[in-house]
Amino acid sequence: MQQQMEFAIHPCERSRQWNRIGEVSCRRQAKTGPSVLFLGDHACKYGSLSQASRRSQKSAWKLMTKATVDVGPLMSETRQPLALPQDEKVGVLLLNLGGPDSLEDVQPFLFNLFSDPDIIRLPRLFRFLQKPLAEFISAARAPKSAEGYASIGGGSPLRRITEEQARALQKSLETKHLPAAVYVGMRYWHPFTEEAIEQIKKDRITRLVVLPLYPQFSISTSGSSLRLLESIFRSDEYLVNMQHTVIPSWYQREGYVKAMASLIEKEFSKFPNPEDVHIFFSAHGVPVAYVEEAGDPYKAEMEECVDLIMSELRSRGVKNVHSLAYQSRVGPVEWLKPYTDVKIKELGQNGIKSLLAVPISFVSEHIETLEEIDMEYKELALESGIVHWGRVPALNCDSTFITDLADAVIEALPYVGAMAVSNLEARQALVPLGSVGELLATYDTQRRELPAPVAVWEWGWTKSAETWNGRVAMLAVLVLLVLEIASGKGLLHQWGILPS
Ligand SMILES: C=CC1=C(C)c2cc3[nH]c(cc4nc(cc5[nH]c(cc1n2)c(C)c5CCC(=O)O)C(CCC(=O)O)=C4C)c(C)c3C=C
Ligand SMILES: [Fe+2]
Repeated sequence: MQQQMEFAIHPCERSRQWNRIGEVSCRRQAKTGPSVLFLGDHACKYGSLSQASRRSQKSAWKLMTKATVDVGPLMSETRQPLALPQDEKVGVLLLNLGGPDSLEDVQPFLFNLFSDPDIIRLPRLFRFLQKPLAEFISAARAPKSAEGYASIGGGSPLRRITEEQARALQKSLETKHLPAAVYVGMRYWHPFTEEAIEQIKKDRITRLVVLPLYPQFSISTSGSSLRLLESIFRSDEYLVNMQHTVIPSWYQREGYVKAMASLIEKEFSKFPNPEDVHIFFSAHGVPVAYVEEAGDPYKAEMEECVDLIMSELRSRGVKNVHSLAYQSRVGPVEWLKPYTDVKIKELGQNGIKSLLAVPISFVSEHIETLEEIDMEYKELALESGIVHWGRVPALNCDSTFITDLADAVIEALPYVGAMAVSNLEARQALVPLGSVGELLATYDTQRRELPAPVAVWEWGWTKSAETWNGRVAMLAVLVLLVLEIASGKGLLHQWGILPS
């Protein structure tokens, strides 16, 4: 039976890693019928899987609204409803990092951050030291961090902005005829992910779209939040049965790319010679080991993201030169290069006079845009010979961006639980397939020990002297810490950091 129907290409077709997940889904679904791509409420049949993936590359970014597909036998086989049943309640969970609301919150916020094994991953033998080490590092870092937060008004604006984004997204979904409740779950500060999940349970949400507010996936950010979610889901009967899907990264979405390009274009007009402006993308860094040893896709996604934004700008006639560097490194290990500070000096030395900084890894203003870029890097740039400095604002509640997030949710929704419904294996899994569990399996499969940013000792060969130095330094710290805990005496006790 040939019939015209409307359907949306699932995000699995929109990028490399979505493709990977999409392919897994296709293969599994293929057990129930030949070469079938499930689009949730709709099903369509392709000639072959490879044809499907070729199509997906060609149709990246394009929302297909009309297509002729053979749906007769498939619809009868799957019996998937075309509209959400009355008793379904849709929720969207926005995941973010969180930040201290006041200066008193800085140390406990840092403690939560450094207690995270996805930020400091200790060798198995030393795992019992995670909390004392977090206590030690957070106490040591708090004064410097607090200075930064003091200079931007005494706390992080992250909670306020993320909650505004949640409200804007909910409104946008409403205008698109999807009544949904949008929740905010922070990883290291209020409102914690656990609090959001409690509310989701109270509200009896039945279908959840999980949307990390990081455009690019990193083990240290989205990965960490998903791991936490996985453990919460596992331990709760309601959540085990609630169907969900995750949008792991969305830097390749047309709306996001266009919104970023427009923000950049708008800033050009503030320079005396817009055509001479060097576009300087500055992304939050991660330790090299995350990428090289654990397979974090962050660097590849970041580079692709910058390419997409630059292609969009080129299509608008912008010919400016650009570069990408990584900021905000913590501790002595090697992080992704070039480092932002080093690159700024280099650009100054090379005679660049106009520089437009573009924060690229985060969609809200936060300490690293407001303090690190606006204050530290600006000062460094001016000292390095750059005369005209500009900075692109974060997207915050930019309407193109929020509308695009709403579209991402709508496109992902039909996929919620689709695998779990039709696949025995999926039904038996604690976390439905194509979701948190599958994502965590895609990246960081073995959860290997990582040389942490605040380096910890790990036996074995590594390429980087920085890593070695860091490890030796941290071995010394660990030994001191163990001695201090064992004896009950030492500097940390004297300073009141560890209770006597
Ligand atoms: C994509 C964004 C981010 C990545 C990747 C990331 C990795 C990462 N961060 C730290 C350590 C710290 N991060 C801190 C603050 C912070 N980090 C991000 C984003 C990413 N982090 C944001 C948005 C913020 C700011 C929140 C706010 O309050 O506004 C901090 C605390 C601030 C400070 O002391 O500098 C630390 C520490 C590591 C170690 C890491 C990768 C392993
Ligand atoms: Fe960070």
